[in-house]
Amino acid sequence: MSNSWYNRRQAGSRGLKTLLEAHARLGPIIRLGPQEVSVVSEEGLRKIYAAGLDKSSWYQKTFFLYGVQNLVSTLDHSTHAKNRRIVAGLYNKSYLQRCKNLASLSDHIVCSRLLPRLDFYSLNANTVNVMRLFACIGVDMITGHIFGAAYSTDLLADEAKGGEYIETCASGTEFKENYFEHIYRELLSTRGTQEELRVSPSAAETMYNGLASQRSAGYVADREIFAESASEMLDHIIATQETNTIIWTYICYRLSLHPQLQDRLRLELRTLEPRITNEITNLPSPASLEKLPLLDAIVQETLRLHAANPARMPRVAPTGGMTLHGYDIPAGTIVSTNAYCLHRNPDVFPEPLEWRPERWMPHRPEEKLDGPDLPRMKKWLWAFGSGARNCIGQHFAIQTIKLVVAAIYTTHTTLIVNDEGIEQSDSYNSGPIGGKLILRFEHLKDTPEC
Ligand code: HEM
Repeated sequence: MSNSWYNRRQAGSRGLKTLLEAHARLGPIIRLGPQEVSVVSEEGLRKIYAAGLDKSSWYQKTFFLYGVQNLVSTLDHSTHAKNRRIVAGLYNKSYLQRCKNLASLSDHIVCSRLLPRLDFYSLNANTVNVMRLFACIGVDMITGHIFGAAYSTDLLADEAKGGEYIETCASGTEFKENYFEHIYRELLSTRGTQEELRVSPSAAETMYNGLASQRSAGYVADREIFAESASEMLDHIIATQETNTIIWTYICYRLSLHPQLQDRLRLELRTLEPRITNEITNLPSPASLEKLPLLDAIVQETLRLHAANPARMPRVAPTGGMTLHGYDIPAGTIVSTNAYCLHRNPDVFPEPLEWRPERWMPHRPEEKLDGPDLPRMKKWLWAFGSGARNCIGQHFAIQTIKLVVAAIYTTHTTLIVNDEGIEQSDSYNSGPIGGKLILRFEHLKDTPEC
């Protein structure tokens, strides 16, 4: 048996659909080739990801920046664990909710850049490719978080500059490496001289200092430490630019198809304190946004049906082999699951191809209905992976996604102008195949009945 049958389908952009059909026909475990199996089950999640099997070498080839590895591509467990510890605290949920730098950065980006920009579009009846708009917001937010507000990009402030950045990114990684190396070096050259950064060092400095302290005393190869920390930071920038953008885009797409849901969401958003208007300069706290059930349901359902990374996340069966669903799997076999199939299991998510945020909202006891099995749904929602190699940026992603969606839908409605090519690509980062979603924004008067 060879894997050419599967590779052919993958090359023809039918890899994920083929996996879904094969699992529906053959069950939770299927053989893709002589040394590769795909598993879609809780047993698979437990024995592959919770057990912390090594990543396959595919990651090393794919996520290689500044000529060195970073968290996502490091195969070796102990190096990964040591490096993850350096930055983990900067992406922890309670840290992000309390982080003053991120709060003032979000206030500035949303209140001073995004909302005025949307008003301008609304006044002039402009149409907007929101994918590009969201990519700019994502990069401005993550660079402000990792380099500090003083060194963040301002792609959203200047449409031409933002457009040029996004266009040039498509030419490959080298452009991004040069672009951010410049900012990072400038930050490091002023290290310790800025009061703001002395009190609360940026993620980029924390990474640099953490890696430097792992080296033996007297070690002077700054180039190596710089490349390792820059590789890590650039990976975070790319992750935010690509994945946050996909989720923001599909949230707006789905809400534009459901104007009544926009109205319901707006009612919920207008309970926030302070209420988001064009005049405010401080946004409601991330903790208060977290408590909004409809907003949360919309985000979860979009992460499910439009997972930004729906493809296989390959791992390697350990020395001595393993058993999966009663089969003996030899050491070295590639084993994987994928969000695409997990998120379309009709036993867990009835009518899985429907985008239905309500499925994430528990019924009220007085409705006397069987509520959804939320703990099981949460187990099967695999948008951020699981185990020791899960997404380090997931709380940053959720917090920033909610903030931007809240700002847009408290103050505006969105209408689809052109959604040609909105189907998701069959690839690791799975955005619209057309690379665009064109919307129109309409400003709403800030009256209680709106
Ligand atoms: C909606 C947004 C996002 C989605 C859907 C997403 C998804 C994922 C997934 C599925 C993985 C696991 C990969 C694997 O096991 O092979 C992952 C890992 C990772 N993500 Fe994200 N991500 C998102 C946002 C972010 C952001 C904002 C950052 C910025 C810090 C980030 C940084 C990372 C890193 C560094 C890893 C590797 C972690 C490790 O191996 O220790 N991601 N992400």
